[in-house]
Amino acid sequence: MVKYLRQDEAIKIDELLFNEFKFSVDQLMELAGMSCADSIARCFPESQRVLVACGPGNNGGDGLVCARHLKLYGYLPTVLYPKQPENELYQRLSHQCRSNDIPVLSKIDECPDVDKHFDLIVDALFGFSFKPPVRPLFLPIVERMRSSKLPICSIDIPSGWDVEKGKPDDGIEPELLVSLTAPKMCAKSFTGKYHFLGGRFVPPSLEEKFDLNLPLFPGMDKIVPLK
Ligand SMILES: NC(=O)C1=CN([C@@H]2O[C@H](COP(=O)(O)OP(=O)(O)OC[C@H]3O[C@@H](n4cnc5c(N)ncnc54)[C@H](O)[C@@H]3O)[C@@H](O)[C@H]2O)[C@@H](O)CC1
Ligand SMILES: [K+]
Repeated sequence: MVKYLRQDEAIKIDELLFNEFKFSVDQLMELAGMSCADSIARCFPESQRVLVACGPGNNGGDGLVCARHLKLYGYLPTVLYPKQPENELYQRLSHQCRSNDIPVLSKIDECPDVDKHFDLIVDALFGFSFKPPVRPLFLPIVERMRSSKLPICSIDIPSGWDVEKGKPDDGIEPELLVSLTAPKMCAKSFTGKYHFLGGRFVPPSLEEKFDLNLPLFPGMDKIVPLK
């Protein structure tokens, strides 16, 4: 069975990918974000209008990449990016969204009735570095996701969930979870309909070192169903 990672293991693997295997963040983020767009296209072919909620770290970066690919696949994404860091990579990614005619909003108030204006929410707020509780700036967005009747696609970690302990009592309930590199322990309490593994970039020696036991990706696919 595929291994479910602890938070410290996910962080360690991340460090090795960058420091030992010499990947750049852009490279892995592109593959991660693209595999999220592919999972969405597979599970929600009829949905058109997608709200992509992006957080301040690399999980948010995956969301920006995902939005760009969704647009190229014919979807109508809108990005909600409340905390846009100075970091050059995030600046470039959000610029690429804008120059691909994807609206980038900075306040939840700018998209008043989410359920009326969208068909799907992509949750790219927090990934494996999240430490609860959710800080005040992001609380209204998590709350909006929780109260929405729209399906949610969570990237790597359902935002607000403890990376290891999983869903809190008032946690969001995504319909699709796209785990990247390998699922984290919280994915054991995922009860949604679709669970995919994306981010087909793990070198075999790293897989072996951590006993990841990853499933085989079919053909050239960038994603593989875990459920
Ligand atoms: N090595 C990998 O496996 C890869 C990981 N990627 C993505 O990178 C993610 C991890 O990214 P990062 O380490 O940058 O971290 P995250 O994106 O998980 O979050 C860190 C950011 O969220 C903030 N934050 C943490 N706890 C918070 C709280 N309680 N309330 C509000 N804000 C909070 C931090 O200040 C920081 O800005 C993964 O989950 C995955 O989505 C991919 O981009 C590429 C490859
Ligand atoms: K997330």
